[in-house]
Amino acid sequence: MLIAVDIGNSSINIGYFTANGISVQSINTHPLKDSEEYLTDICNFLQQKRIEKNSHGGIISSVVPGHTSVLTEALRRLSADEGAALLTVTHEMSSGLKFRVNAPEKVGSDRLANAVAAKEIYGKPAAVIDFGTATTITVVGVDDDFIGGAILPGLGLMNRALGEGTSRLQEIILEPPLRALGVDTQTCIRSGLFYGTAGACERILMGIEEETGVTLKVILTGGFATVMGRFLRRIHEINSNLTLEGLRILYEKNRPS
Ligand SMILES: Nc1ncnc2c1ncn2[C@@H]1O[C@H](COP(=O)(O)OP(=O)(O)O)[C@@H](O)[C@H]1O
Ligand SMILES: CC(C)(COP(=O)(O)O)[C@@H](O)C(=O)NCCC(=O)O
Ligand SMILES: [K+]
Repeated sequence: MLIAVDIGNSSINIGYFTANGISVQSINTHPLKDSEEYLTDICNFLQQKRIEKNSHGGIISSVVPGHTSVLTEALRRLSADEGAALLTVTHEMSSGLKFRVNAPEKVGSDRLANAVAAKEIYGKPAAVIDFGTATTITVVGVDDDFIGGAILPGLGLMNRALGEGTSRLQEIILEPPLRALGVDTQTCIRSGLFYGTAGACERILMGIEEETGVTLKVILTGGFATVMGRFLRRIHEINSNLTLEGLRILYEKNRPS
């Protein structure tokens, strides 16, 4: 078994890769728990899903530095007797990608995992749109290169910003709008968030394709991938486990032999 942990700003997603496929456990990122509590969460999930706690490796991606050591400790305790490899994603590990960006060390490890999975599973050139806390676009070019992308506020952050930054607007329930034409404050905000995010992504992809002269395969992931797929006027694939799949591939490329 392989345990892959993706620590994002909203959720910690833990993928358990077994002979029977992948099971995914999701835990809120906040509030931070201690390693004992995460270990209990993990053991409870394994028991509930009847997954055997047999020999396993682990790999962790984190874009929340304050959470990294606690989860690393939880995995280490889970595999104490195994001596199994426990890897942390960095830009320096083997990924099969060459970085063509200004500061590879600053790229979020979730975006690196997304790029690796896109290339290996769907082929290049490709763009991943990750609809999470932030909406990120990550592009793999024709030469197996990580060439960059775009970052914008995610749907939840936009919603919160409108509520906090204005006197009269309140956060809405994040349900998709039925029409682009809003007819009251709530439906106007819904339109802005969902159609606006879809349109922004389409426009960014168009710009990148013009600049690079390639046509990108588009893969959607993140908590809002399925709902956003209905708004995006672009042929795409949806893979909600893309980041975890990328971690699995990174583990295979970097496991000690
Ligand atoms: N399975 C799901 N179905 C619908 N919405 C989801 C699901 N999982 C997460 N979300 C929503 O998407 C948001 C972003 O989640 P996620 O992609 O896990 O973000 P991050 O990777 O930044 O932690 C969450 O705050 C939640 O509101
Ligand atoms: C852009 C992000 C905040 C996205 O995080 P998420 O929405 O998945 O929680 C994260 O990938 C990050 O902190 N990246 C560092 C900057 C970069 O990737 O260029
Ligand atoms: K920040």
